[in-house]
Amino acid sequence: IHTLQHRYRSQLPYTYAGPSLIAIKPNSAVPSYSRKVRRRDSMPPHVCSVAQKAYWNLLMQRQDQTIMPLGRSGAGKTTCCQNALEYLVGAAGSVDNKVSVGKLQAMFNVLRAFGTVSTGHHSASTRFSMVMSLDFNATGQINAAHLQTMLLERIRAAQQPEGESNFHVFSQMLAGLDSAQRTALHLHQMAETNAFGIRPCLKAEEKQKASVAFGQLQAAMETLGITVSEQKAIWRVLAGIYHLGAAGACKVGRKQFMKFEWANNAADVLGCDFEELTTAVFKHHLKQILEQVTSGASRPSQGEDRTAGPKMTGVECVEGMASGLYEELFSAVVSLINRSFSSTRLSMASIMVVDTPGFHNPRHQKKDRAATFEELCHNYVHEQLQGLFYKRTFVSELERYREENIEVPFHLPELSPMTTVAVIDQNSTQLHIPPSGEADDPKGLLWILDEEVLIQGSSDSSALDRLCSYFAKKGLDNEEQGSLRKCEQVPQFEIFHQLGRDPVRYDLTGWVNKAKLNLSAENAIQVLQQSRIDDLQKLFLPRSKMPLICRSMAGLEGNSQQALQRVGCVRKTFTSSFAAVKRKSVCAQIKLQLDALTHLVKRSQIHFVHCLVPRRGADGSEGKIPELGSTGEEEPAWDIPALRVQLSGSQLLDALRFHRLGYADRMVLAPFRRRFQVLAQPVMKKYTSAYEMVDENKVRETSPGACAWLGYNQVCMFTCIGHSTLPSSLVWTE
Ligand SMILES: Nc1ncnc2c1ncn2[C@@H]1O[C@H](COP(=O)(O)OP(=O)(O)OP(=O)(O)O)[C@@H](O)[C@H]1O
Repeated sequence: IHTLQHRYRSQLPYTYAGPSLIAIKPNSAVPSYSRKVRRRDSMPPHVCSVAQKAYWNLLMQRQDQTIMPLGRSGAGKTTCCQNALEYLVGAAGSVDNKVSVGKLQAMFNVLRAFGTVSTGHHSASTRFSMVMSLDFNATGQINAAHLQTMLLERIRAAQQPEGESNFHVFSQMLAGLDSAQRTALHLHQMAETNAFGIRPCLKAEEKQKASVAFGQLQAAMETLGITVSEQKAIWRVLAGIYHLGAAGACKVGRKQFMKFEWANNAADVLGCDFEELTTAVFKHHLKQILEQVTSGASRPSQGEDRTAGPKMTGVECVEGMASGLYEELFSAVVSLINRSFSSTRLSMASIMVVDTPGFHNPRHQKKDRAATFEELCHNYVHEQLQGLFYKRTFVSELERYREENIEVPFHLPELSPMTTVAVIDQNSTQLHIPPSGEADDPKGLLWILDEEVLIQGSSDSSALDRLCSYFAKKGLDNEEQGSLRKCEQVPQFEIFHQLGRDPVRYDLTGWVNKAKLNLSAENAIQVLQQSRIDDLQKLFLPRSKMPLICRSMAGLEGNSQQALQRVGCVRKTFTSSFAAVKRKSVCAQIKLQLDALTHLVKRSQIHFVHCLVPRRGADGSEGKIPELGSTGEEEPAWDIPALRVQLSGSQLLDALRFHRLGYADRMVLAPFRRRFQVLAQPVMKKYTSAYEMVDENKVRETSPGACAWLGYNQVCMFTCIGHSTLPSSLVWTE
């Protein structure tokens, strides 16, 4: 540790004062970083200080670290991730400039185009989860980076709630393509209507903005080494989706396209025949029959037969193809990003930065609509990660104190986010004692939907009745209220998210259908891989090596040992017995993707960052912090009730209390002895006084954690290793 400290002091993050640090809006109390050398814990609270701490821990403990922002949609999680990553890259530097701040910015540009949408209150709301890993070598420099994405809201390519947009890349492409490319992609003339809501910008100002954004996207792709032919292939798939939206599907009668000429365009840009496309979109049963005949199976087993239940409509078929194409495209883009960051060098440990869609509640935007299935999935991810915070911050810590026989006057908070998680994903096997009088074991919403898919004649309301019978408490007593409430409007219900502080109303209409495997989406990869257009084939053929079961995950390629380990971790999740049984279940796929995310970060030390929305604007300006003094007032107009809800929902105050009562910083004995043996008695004898022996400032600078257990007041407990003879000036408080 000493060697590392001395050797790399010059490279430690506190010397960094790059321009990226001021990327956060200046009114958010961004600390000013001077070029003078700073100590490890010297930064004011800020995401860069979290990144600095993670980097220090990585160097000192050689353990993987994770930075995980949590919070509502629009609270600043993505910004936080980008700042942390840029800070780390700027501070640690990278071997052969494989990972640079410029490349990171390019990556965020690309991800923003392909993975964000605009909602009423936020112009770039993230619709996928990602783990971005930086792999560090033994000298503390970055060898490579690796991006893994999951839980993409793929249906967004075909459906959006009112007032929200499709992925930004569509409007950017329509505004920014030059006329030659436009003609090649049959985009010189726009369709009157588009079932997927993909429309060119109408206002000149918006068009100009989208066109500039497209130019920036192309430049970012270039920075990441994405070639012109690869870019062309990407525009082809996007154009294909646009044409499918323009073609639409007949709502009655035979399942077929509504407008053949647009469907023809789609087939042309995707490099297949019209008939091939029609078969892939509507006639998947033919493929199934063929598969059954060739495999010799007479009937699919009950668990496998996912064609039972509600039949797919023509519209669902076309939407499925569009979402399948978009998911494949997104994965291909992630692979191209990884190609730019990858390296075969051996790494010591990694820092992972996790970004997920925030907590969604239409009420935050003053909208009257109920939340959608996709929003439920995002909220499920958020609650699960909040549960991880609960486990790491309270459960594991208390366990540790108990093991060490350390008394801390703190009790585990009664409310846990896992109660809400159970409403969504509780499996019957998770229950210890089945409640008496119940016909069957309580199951979470995902498993209820999964079962309803297999039942002929099932409906959304029967799914809701089952859910309420398990989780909604009967009786009028408010204290007895469960985690769920059935609303008067059928089929709507409310889940008490954020420990009951932030209830979200959901509308279950069409959810059983959403839980059904969309066979058109499954066929999308074949359309792309069998394309007659070489560029398209080249882009998507590498995906054929990927096991079908983990297709929903992107970034499953890797050259270095660390990357392969991460890929292995994901594959392991998807090869569990549960995954094998639920191979074709949409709901199981959601759970598996989230499991993969949590498994990736499980072994690391997690640094949670709680992002709070400080203000709720009735004018839709939520999340934007007014400049100090801009409103003529001294203080910004904080929304105190909203902040209270966020603080109590995130259990931040409990965590803070526990932090004060407990021992926040600690070291195990072996490194402690190594680090402080200079203070041991034999060494002391050489000096006339302990003052001569230790330069206090030096100890403070190099060893801020100079004791086995540091409490809130950071009082050194030297007595625990027998150094009670040291002068009191060494027992410092901060
Ligand atoms: N610290 C900050 N101070 C002021 N504004 C900020 C800060 N962090 C982010 N913002 C702004 O807030 C908006 C939302 O930021 P961001 O996209 O990072 O939110 P998010 O939590 O990732 O949202 P979502 O979960 O919907 O993706 C952006 O316009 C961003 O510029």
